[in-house]
Amino acid sequence: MSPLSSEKHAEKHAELASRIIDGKGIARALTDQVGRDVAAFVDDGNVLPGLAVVLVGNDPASEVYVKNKAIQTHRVGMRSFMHMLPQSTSQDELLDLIAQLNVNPKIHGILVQLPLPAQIDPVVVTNAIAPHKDVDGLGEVNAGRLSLGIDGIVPCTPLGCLMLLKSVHEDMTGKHAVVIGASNLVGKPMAQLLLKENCTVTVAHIHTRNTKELAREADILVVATGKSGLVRGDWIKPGATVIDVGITRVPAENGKTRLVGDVAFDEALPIAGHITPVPGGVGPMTIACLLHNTLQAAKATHAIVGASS
Ligand SMILES: NC(=O)C1=CN([C@@H]2O[C@H](COP(=O)(O)OP(=O)(O)OC[C@H]3O[C@@H](n4cnc5c(N)ncnc54)[C@H](OP(=O)(O)O)[C@@H]3O)[C@@H](O)[C@H]2O)C=CC1
Ligand SMILES: Nc1nc(=O)c2c([nH]1)NC[C@@H]1CN(c3ccc(C(=O)N[C@@H](CCC(=O)O)C(=O)O)cc3)C=[N+]21
Repeated sequence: MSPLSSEKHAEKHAELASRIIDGKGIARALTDQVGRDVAAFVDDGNVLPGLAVVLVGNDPASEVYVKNKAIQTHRVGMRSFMHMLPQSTSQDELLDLIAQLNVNPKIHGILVQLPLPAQIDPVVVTNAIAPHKDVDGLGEVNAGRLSLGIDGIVPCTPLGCLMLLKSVHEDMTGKHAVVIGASNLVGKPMAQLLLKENCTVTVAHIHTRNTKELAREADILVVATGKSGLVRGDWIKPGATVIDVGITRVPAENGKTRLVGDVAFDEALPIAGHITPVPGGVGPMTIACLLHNTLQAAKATHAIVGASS
């Protein structure tokens, strides 16, 4: 290769790298801010914010989440209460635990990891969490508030995706946003947030017939299906912003495993204007937003206690 072409090569490489949205860095900045806010809250004489996480059985993506969440919770100086229940847990047993957590004054946030085993209805369980402790924002009160545009607790992953989008778009008004995946955890609340940003929103799901064609129309493409590599390079409109929520653990060459997203990253990078990587994109933002929501929940509880005493 001539010196000139290697220079061009380096330039092209730098240009491609600049398209990658640094979720890890943005999450670190938010986490540091939450850490300072926790310290100030405690300095004011308040209790340490506490977060309870409930994991039933073992789901690989949930295990990644639990591990990283425990590290970050500690970093911001919050208390973390972990409840690991066997795969065979009944719905009533889980509801009993939630009832205890709802009245425990040391706990300000409750998160039940999804997916749950088949014998447990996730809607019944998420609705059993007291709305002011529902830091995942999945119960009918917070989900309803989001759809009505009323302040409430916003689900962590879509909130994190929105922050990443705001890091590259000052204004999303009039943009066509396509969300692939329609779960209560990610796709639906994501669509609500994009609507609130004045986007024209299309939601594609398993029954959608022309998902690829819809994706190609997207200025903003958010993918949350759990199908690794679903979105190929030719699904992306040149210059689009791509947010990859999917987390799948796959075997790696060295006999270990690695995490991949729902987007074929190497194909998408040269076409997208901006794109989140996996790992280092949405995942760290989810955790930062969870800590943010837990602190907000602790502050709200304190305000209620303060007002009535
Ligand atoms: N990075 C992070 O912080 C987070 C990552 N995740 C990851 O994101 C992914 C999605 O999570 P979650 O929303 O909970 O998953 P769900 O399985 O609950 O939902 C997936 C959605 O995608 C739809 N879908 C599945 N396959 C296709 C397809 N081929 N084309 C179009 N739509 C499809 C499903 O439709 P239907 O239900 O009709 O089958 C469903 O609406 C997972 O990999 C999960 O691990 C989740 C939360 C946070
Ligand atoms: N009620 C509920 N709420 C959730 O938000 C929820 C859930 N259930 N169930 C499981 C999924 C998955 N999820 C992840 C969050 C962070 C990382 C994360 O930290 N990812 C790092 C991984 C780094 C690494 O360990 O290599 C990254 O992407 O960079 C992963 C996955 C939240 N989820």
